[in-house]
Amino acid sequence: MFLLLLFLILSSFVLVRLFLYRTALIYGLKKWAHWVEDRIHVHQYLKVPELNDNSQENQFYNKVSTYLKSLPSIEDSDFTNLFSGKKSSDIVLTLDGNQTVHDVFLGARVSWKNDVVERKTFVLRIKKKDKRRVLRSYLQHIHTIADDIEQRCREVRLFINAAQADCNGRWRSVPFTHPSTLESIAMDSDLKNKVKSDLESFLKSKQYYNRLGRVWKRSYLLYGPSGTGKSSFIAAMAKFLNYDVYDVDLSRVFDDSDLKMLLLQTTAKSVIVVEDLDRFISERSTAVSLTGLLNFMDGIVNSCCADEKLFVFTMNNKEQIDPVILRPGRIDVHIHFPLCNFNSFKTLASSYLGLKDHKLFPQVEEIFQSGATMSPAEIGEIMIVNRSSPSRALKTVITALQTNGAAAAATGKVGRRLSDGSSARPAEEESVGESSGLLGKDSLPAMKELRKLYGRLRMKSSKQVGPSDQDSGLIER
Ligand SMILES: Nc1ncnc2c1ncn2[C@@H]1O[C@H](COP(=O)(O)OP(=O)(O)OP(=O)(O)O)[C@@H](O)[C@H]1O
Ligand SMILES: [Mg+2]
Repeated sequence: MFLLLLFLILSSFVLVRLFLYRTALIYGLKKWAHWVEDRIHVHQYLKVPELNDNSQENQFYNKVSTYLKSLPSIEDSDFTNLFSGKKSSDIVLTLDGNQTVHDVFLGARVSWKNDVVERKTFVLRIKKKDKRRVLRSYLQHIHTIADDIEQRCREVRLFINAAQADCNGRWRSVPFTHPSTLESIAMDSDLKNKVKSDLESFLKSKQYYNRLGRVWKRSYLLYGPSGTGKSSFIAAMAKFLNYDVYDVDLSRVFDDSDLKMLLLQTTAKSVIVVEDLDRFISERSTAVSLTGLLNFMDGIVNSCCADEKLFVFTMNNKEQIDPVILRPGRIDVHIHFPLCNFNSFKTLASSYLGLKDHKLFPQVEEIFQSGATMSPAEIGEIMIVNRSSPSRALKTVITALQTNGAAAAATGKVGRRLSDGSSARPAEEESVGESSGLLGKDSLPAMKELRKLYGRLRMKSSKQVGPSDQDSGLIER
């Protein structure tokens, strides 16, 4: 028995040795084959120095550096440097001095050497026979990949138009750190997916827009009552695209030409935001004329400034808006942000309270079915305040919904559901949520009272009802 055990240990030891030897052998053979291949072919060398003849930074050197860091084959290089990345958990591999990394493009095997002997230079070695065939598209490929990586890693900034210009122009900027993501917004999942794929296809449409002779831009209108997530959604879109945000405050725009100048000073890959456009129009609280606004949305200036832009306008109500503002081209996609229905309530309960289900859910559903509703902001606030007790949070939501329904009935405004699929509601109906006192001044004492009451409430769960309708509020024009 002992001998058998000894034999097994020894034979596994020999096998491991043999395996290691074999892999080293294979590695050696591969290296030798490459060496032979290199001797057979004529190569050409292209240098990418870090600095140009005037000692200025060579942008292409940085692009090559970014590109090489992304190659999986960098791990096979004999010596690589390990650096921590932007996030503390990230580790970035870079090529050590005089080390080589291999790459394959359209079947052509090339290599890059990090030459540090005289001055920092990347040296590309390519077979002469491949050069004519792939070099141009390979360099283009490096550009595209490096731009893509830089775009994903860059810090997104929020720009706000200042009242006065300084050496940086009219825009002031801060890092954009809004925590909202598309996942954290409670909205119909079909609608969310539609918006996501619309944004993704916009990103890939450069050639398409060029071919059509159109400016590469897309305009969204987000409309719906206050506190339904429009501003949060803009932040989520900007994060999804990794675009800067230019938040145009129309009250700080002096005239139409000032608005044009602001637009000209924006950069590509950005979201240009105009919030509460309906308010500015109805209150006439901006110096910008209708013509100035139309030109801003779809004028000649748009074609002069950097493209790849998203325009996002928000409104509480679009019914009173001049149709010329909303025509296709000025607004491409209309997204409705309704007050809560039972589905969005469940999303909020899941993210704010960690609740997937609860015995009070049927009762909440029934109240929503009866027509009562509130904004996600209001429901979210109740959930945050009561997050230590999910039952208490749900009871408070139920009471708030019931009070809201009663208030609507008392004022003759029957509770309604913005969550119905019918987006063609009359304008007056659109404003019921606001005037029902839900977020108005009158509602605040009532809400405070409700929050005090939360512990004492005991609501009986009632009969189960069918799933509520969903809003498919995306209209593409
Ligand atoms: N659909 C939603 N999903 C998740 N959270 C939401 C949603 N709607 C609103 N909230 C929360 O409510 C708060 C207010 O939302 P937000 O400012 O985005 O609303 P809004 O529609 O822009 O309102 P207003 O029209 O008054 O500007 C935010 O903190 C946000 O997290
Ligand atoms: Mg807002």
